[in-house]
Amino acid sequence: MKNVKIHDKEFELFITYEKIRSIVEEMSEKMNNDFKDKNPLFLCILNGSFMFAAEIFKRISLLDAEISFIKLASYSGTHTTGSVKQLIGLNEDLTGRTVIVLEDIVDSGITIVNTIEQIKAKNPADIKIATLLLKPDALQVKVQLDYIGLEIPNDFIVGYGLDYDGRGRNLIDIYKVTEKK
Ligand SMILES: O=P(O)(O)OC[C@H]1O[C@H](OP(=O)(O)OP(=O)(O)O)[C@H](O)[C@@H]1O
Ligand SMILES: Nc1nc2[nH]cnc2c(=O)[nH]1
Repeated sequence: MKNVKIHDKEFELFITYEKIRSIVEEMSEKMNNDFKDKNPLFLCILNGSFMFAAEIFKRISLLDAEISFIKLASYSGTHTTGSVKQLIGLNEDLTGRTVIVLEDIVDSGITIVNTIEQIKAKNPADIKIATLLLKPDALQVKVQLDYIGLEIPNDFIVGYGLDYDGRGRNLIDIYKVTEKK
């Protein structure tokens, strides 16, 4: 599928699933090496990162790895609201744990910074951040990212878990909005 229409907007093919898969394979292999002899807790930020998190986690060969989920929302339509709502909280005991946060996208950076604050308050041994995508030109805050799949321009995208007002998360590839209104 080269173009899709979601609600009022047209989107064009931007990142193919083949490309995403090769990023995921490389990142998960690196994590398997970096966290050897550890029992890391992977933390998936719902909703957007469910596909990315599943694909990373199924390639993690560490027998003591665990996964958990938190649900945050900061985006409305095609723009950030500037504030982060927590919709499902973090119940795990993180004391002394290595936590690896799995995000689909870091855009303004507001969601990830808020997430890091919440995790830090629970006294983990270490926090690592992995994001499939980063929009460097959109960042509004300073944040250290440990694993970055791909840097992309500041265009609104959908697919592979990412939505436009609830739609488009089931697209296998990633699409970007076309200039045309
Ligand atoms: O860097 P930021 O500007 O904070 O944007 C990144 C966040 O935006 C999206 O989530 P969204 O708020 O749309 O919620 P969703 O995951 O449920 O779609 C995405 O999944 C990231 O979590
Ligand atoms: N769907 C979607 N959600 C986002 N959250 C932050 N940036 C984006 C984006 O480009 N697309």
